[in-house]
Amino acid sequence: MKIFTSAQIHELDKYTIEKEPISSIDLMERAAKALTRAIEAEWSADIPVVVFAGPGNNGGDALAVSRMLAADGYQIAVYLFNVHNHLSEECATNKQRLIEANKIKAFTEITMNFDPPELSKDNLVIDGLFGSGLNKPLSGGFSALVRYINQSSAKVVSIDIPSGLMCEDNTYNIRQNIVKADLTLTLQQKKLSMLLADNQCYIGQLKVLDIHLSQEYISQKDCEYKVLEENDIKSRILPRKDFSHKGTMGSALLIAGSYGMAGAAVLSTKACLRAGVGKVYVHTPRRNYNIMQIAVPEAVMQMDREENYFSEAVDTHDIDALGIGPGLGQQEDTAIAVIAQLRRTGCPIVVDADAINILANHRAWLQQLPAGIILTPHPKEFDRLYGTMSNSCYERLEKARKLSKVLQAYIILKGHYSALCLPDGHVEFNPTGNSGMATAGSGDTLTGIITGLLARGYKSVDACRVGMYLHGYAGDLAAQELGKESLIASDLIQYLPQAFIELS
Ligand SMILES: NC(=O)C1=CN([C@@H]2O[C@H](COP(=O)(O)OP(=O)(O)OC[C@H]3O[C@@H](n4cnc5c(N)ncnc54)[C@H](O)[C@@H]3O)[C@@H](O)[C@H]2O)[C@@H](O)CC1
Ligand SMILES: Nc1ncnc2c1ncn2[C@@H]1O[C@H](COP(=O)(O)OP(=O)(O)O)[C@@H](O)[C@H]1O
Ligand SMILES: [K+]
Repeated sequence: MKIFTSAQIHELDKYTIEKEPISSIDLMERAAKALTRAIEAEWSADIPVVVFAGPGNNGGDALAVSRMLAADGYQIAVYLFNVHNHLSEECATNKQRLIEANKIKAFTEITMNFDPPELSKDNLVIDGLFGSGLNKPLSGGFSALVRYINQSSAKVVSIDIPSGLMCEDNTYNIRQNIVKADLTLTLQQKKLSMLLADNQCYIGQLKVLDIHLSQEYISQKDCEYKVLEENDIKSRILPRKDFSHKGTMGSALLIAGSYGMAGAAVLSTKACLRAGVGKVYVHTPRRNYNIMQIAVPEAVMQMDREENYFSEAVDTHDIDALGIGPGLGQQEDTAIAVIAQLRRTGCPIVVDADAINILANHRAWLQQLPAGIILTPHPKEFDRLYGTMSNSCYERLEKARKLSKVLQAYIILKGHYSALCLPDGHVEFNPTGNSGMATAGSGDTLTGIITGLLARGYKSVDACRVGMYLHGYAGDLAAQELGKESLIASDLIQYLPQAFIELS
């Protein structure tokens, strides 16, 4: 699913109006019907409704919804904010239609002072102040109203987007001046800001309402952001040939683990094997020999000369993909060996965890990374790697996009909706996965899976796409059976076979 920006959404609205064709006011009527249906599905007519409508088309939607709810017997009080004595054409038309319908309990148009109505926990607030047309943080009377709504105990449903929240960049927004919705009914598609962790407190439950905007525009228009869908993945899963043998299914090497962190090596190795690869080699410190042999008998061990940590780069001539980083530690010898390893490895590489931290401590080496390398930082690792903290998830995402372009690397910024940043500037979000996966070792399994897929012969970009989707899918299957609370990283490996079956 493409995630268009607010400017593109505006273009998409215009394109639909012109090409369908449909008048702007009829398109608003269509949106309002979908919104009304969704509200009525959640709340019955005995809940008193207070509607706050703004001067633009978001307000127009709110006024049309008010008329429709009133026709269905809801008790509605409407406040229309027209402080600049200017309403959009569609908003003005809907004001007229609302007044003419003469079904609502009270209608107040605010041009100067506003005396807010009492809001109790039994009220439903419909927030139609501002939508995708917001162009600066809310201030003055609007910010006072937003704070009033937020401190009330009323249920809040936001039309299209919580008022005050920008569709993309909220880095410099004033966060107290954004409506905190219980339910957001967004039109046509999720907005980029809705995919980012730091905006979740405003959105509440999110529903996307299809208002049938032009499919032609949607399929033809290039878009920098998209959310991966099941079909994107299914079509990319490589078949296994009947006559394949372990020599033709690829060899993966994992450089992982140190004294006290053998588990990271175990988890990444098991996940790698479960990704369908022919052979998995593990290079790990001597201390981990017994643990690894017992925990993962399918893997071939290569012991480092050091007892406790990785210290020497190894030959990768016979290897199809390398995964490096889980549980490595950050000894100086390890740092030198990691850099040497990255320089001499000719096959595709996944860099994770401590290997990322090592790069972060030696940022000059970043320039020497081979093009096409895959980096899988979580947000903190990314901030270290980039060298600056980010003030918002949007800012971090933009930095990751920039770094992908500069390094010509694939960067998976991990989290809920992990973002795969491609060297050409596009971003693909992963929709699978759940909060049960917020547990130590989850990332190690992702590294193993992607390394395995690379060795299996997946192109780097597809190994990232399929890897993160499968990883989250396995997490979702595990959560269905076991719940989220007790989920551990080993469960992800356990459910990987089922994830493959369902996606193949
Ligand atoms: N045909 C269409 O364009 C459709 C639009 N729809 C609705 O229209 C909305 C977008 O409507 P608009 O583009 O009119 O924009 P909005 O209704 O979001 O707001 C635009 C108005 O707010 C003002 N404004 C922006 N930031 C402000 C701030 N910080 N403080 C005070 N005023 C501010 C602008 O100058 C403009 O007058 C969508 O979110 C959606 O709800 C839907 O009805 C679907 C169809
Ligand atoms: N709330 C969540 N929703 C979806 N996926 C999640 C969530 N929390 C964590 N994950 C996934 O789990 C993995 C965690 O990785 P990471 O933080 O590196 O863990 P570790 O270093 O402990 O192995 C990532 O792939 C991330 O996308
Ligand atoms: K809104």
